Amino acid sequence: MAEEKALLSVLRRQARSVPPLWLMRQAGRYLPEYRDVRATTKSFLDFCYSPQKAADVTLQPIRRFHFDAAILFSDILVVPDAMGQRVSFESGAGPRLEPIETPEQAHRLGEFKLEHLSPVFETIDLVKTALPSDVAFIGFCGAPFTVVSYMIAGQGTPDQAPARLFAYRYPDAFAQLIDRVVEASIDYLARQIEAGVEVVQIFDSWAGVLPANEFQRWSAEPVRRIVEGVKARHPLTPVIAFIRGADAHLPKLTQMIGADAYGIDTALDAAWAVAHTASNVPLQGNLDPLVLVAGGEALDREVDSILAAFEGRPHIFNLGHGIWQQTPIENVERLVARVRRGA
Ligand SMILES: Cc1c2[nH]c(c1CCC(=O)O)Cc1[nH]c(c(CCC(=O)O)c1C)Cc1[nH]c(c(CCC(=O)O)c1C)Cc1[nH]c(c(C)c1CCC(=O)O)C2
Repeated sequence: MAEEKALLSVLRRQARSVPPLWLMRQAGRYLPEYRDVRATTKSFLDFCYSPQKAADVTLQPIRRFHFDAAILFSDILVVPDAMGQRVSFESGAGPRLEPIETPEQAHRLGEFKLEHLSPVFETIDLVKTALPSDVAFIGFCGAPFTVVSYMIAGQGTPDQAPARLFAYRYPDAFAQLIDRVVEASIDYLARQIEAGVEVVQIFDSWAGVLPANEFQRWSAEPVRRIVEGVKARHPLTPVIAFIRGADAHLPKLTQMIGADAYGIDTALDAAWAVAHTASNVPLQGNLDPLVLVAGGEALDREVDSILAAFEGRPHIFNLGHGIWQQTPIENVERLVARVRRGA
């Protein structure tokens, strides 16, 4: 029988002497081959909805670095796009949506149309047949708070103030938006699993802006509901929850969310995370993306310190947030060699 994929064995709570390795946003503009394919389509979402191209860029970092997992090339904002809140990306300026400023506008949002995302499921089909047998395939969605934050502001903001204000002013309308994204995300992830992904990750990139009381209600609880909904349909598919800014909430999250692994961000002290969570709970992270830009001895030192902090623990080596566009390829090569030095 073929050996189990390294990522999947860690998600079943096995510690490995060499942790499986992949990088958040591993398909992207730091790769010249990505820029080449990307240049063939003007609109970023059209690019995400082009199965051949999306499958190709999903596989690029696997070909180059032989990471232990491929992550589907898409974006978290396809969910509002499939609700009829059309999304565009302006080059250098990030996402643009028609903002939601009042409860009336929130109520006017359309139904979530899963069929709008059929190119994504086609991409999954193409990738799964081309993937090397030891590489796991990860699907994903954004967490409700993060997705709703973009839906309300209509763009990126430094602190998600528009969404937080909306939540204080109109808690019922905000809760309804969150609920709609919870339901859509369950359907979306279940369908990704049916199309062929083996693991799903939920990205709550903006949870860290919430005060403690709000954090539980708008980040942790909606993520818990997605995990519950996905597990009800696909009990054997592992789920990774990446709640950026979880900070001191992490121990509690690992007890209530029901995910199989938890991503930890750059700010969290790895040794603290290890000490404050049950020893068999897999953790993923948490190299500073900026030290990967810097490279050299600083990179070696940080890699070694993370490996040491997680030794003996089920651990997935990753960044604490997405890779930077300025990252030199040779630094990624150096990282891979260092993590796998014993292999
Ligand atoms: C908040 C968020 C978004 N998208 C995502 C998040 C959560 C994770 C995080 O916090 O980074 C998640 C995401 N976005 C993308 C992936 C692809 C898979 C991967 O390689 O990890 C994933 C997992 C591709 C992308 N999504 C985007 C790009 C760059 C656009 C391009 O190549 O033209 C890529 C490769 C665009 C995007 N998409 C989003 C923003 C704010 C931007 C603009 C910022 C930027 O330009 O880097 C929303």
